Amino acid sequence: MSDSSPAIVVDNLVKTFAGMTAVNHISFNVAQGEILGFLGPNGAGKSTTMRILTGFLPATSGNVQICGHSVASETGAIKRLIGYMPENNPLPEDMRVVEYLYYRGRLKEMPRSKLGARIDELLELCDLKRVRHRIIGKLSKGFRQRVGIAEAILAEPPVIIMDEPTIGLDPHQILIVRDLIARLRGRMTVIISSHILPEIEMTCDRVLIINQGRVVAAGEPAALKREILGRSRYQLDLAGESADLAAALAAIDPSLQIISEGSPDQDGFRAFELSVEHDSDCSEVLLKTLATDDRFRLRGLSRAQPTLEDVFLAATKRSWDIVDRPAADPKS
Ligand SMILES: Nc1ncnc2c1ncn2[C@@H]1O[C@H](COP(=O)(O)OP(=O)(O)OP(=O)(O)O)[C@@H](O)[C@H]1O
Repeated sequence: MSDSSPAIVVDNLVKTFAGMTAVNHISFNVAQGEILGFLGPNGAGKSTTMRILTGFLPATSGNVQICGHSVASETGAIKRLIGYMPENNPLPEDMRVVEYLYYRGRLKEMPRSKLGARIDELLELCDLKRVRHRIIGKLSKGFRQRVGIAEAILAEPPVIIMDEPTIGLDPHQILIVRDLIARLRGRMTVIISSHILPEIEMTCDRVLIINQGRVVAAGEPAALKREILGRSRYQLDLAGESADLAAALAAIDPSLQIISEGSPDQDGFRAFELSVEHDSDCSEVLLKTLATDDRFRLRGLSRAQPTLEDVFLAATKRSWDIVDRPAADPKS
């Protein structure tokens, strides 16, 4: 594998379960050292895709290559290339933390001479020193998640796949896991699935959003916000007619548009959401124009900072709209 070739290549992946398509022609690459966030609503096909990537589940069709090796035909090599932390992170309840890591290290054929030092390093990195001799079944969820992460990175594989590594953790524990993942940046290629979108936004270089087994959006969070949500958004608290507002906005900037409006309160004020197709700040001109126009009464104006959650909701909604849209009328 050359230095610049992707660590992970997923090509036209399909998985069907008894006639139900869980993964529907998914293709994407992950660069070496990149941290990719894998997002999607419940049942979107994230875990199924991750299980195929790690070789746990055979694909119905399509190819996956990890560091130039085929997942389907080179299972021995793949095992050494991937550290996998599955959903729910099943761990042996009756083993002690160090015992378990030692046992997994031996299964991964790590040399005994190096294993002790590597485990010490991981206990430090994953903040597990205090519980090193504790029985895993007696550990809190946060410690168990970190044992799962320590196990996944134990043999320093080039690729790490983590299915919901922060599920069920409190904010403090999430912070520890986030730091841990950030420390892998550039050293390992990481795919993380999560429902905690601020987490993904803070941790990942790029995100891939899937819905109903298909990729519905992919890119860097900032670029996705621009692509899916437009450049900038504004919120107005204003009394006035929508048609008058639309006309006033068009006079300020042809790309300024109303994208949603709420119901009027008892004083006639409504929340309007606006979008504009560029980055320059329109707040001042909006304020001046709307506040001095007799057709409106303005009570509030703010420039909104879209979040990854907004992107996620818009991208998944967009894909549902496409699926739900009736077939085109051949006459139209
Ligand atoms: N072994 C299986 N047999 C039959 N159907 C399955 C199997 N595994 C997954 N599915 C179905 O495939 C679809 C995708 O499931 P998957 O677990 O990959 O979604 P997910 O995006 O990981 O969801 P979640 O966020 O809830 O974990 C779901 O409809 C699920 O019921």
